[in-house]
Amino acid sequence: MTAETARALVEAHAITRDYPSGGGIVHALRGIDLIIQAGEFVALRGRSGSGKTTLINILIGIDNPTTGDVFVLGHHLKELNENERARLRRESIGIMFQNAHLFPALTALENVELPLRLARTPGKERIRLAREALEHVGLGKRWNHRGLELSGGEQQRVALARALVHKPRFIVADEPTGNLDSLTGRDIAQLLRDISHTEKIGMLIATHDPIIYNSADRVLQINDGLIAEHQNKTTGDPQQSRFQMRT
Ligand SMILES: Nc1ncnc2c1ncn2[C@@H]1O[C@H](COP(=O)(O)OP(=O)(O)OP(=O)(O)O)[C@@H](O)[C@H]1O
Repeated sequence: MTAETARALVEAHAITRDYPSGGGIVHALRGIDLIIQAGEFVALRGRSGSGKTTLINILIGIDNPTTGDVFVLGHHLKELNENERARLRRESIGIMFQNAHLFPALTALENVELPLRLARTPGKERIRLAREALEHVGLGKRWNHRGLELSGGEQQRVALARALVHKPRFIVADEPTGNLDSLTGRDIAQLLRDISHTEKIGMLIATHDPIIYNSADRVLQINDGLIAEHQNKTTGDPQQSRFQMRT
């Protein structure tokens, strides 16, 4: 796959998403524009039902916008077929959820290796990369523990190692600290932010957790399918979105 043009890591232009529902239509996204650069740690904040998951699914190409365009690493998602999108995710995107979704009977190492198995990476290389990813999240010594033997925070670290193992350029996470106590959540937030900055990975974290949005470079506030406020944490200034809003 060759990228179409040099663009930001992720760009979304005028994204809308309508769902047919009960004989009517739910306007889940109503005109979203956003840009995420390499190495930016961005929080997506909004109440339940505001459109966070819908937006994330569209940015990683597992759902399509009703209207609008998404570019990831220069690829215009509209122009990729399902296989090409799956390949883009396999090669360049990491995904984390609220629950770690580990296979409990597999070791941490085996869980982290899974995406590499799907990508048919040879065995020795898989183990090397999985060990390296576990080291990266501070679990180098626990590689042989099974999913069930790990604490909630450790399981989320394994999930992060799994999201990192193929060296993605963009990571999305949906409430990654949602099931953790506040101290463990703080550790995971710090780790995500550090890795985003040191590895130059763009991260978009949908969250209700103040620990995440207080440590983010930028906070996008989404209300009823629109980005209502765009706070740049480097200046600390809340501002109305400079992006155009559509109704
Ligand atoms: N498959 C679907 N069919 C119909 N409506 C849907 C569907 N998926 C989402 N919606 C609606 O779209 C809106 C946005 O939902 P979304 O799941 O994106 O919100 P969210 O901000 O992620 O919420 P939460 O924080 O609870 O996960 C909601 O009104 C929801 O009911």
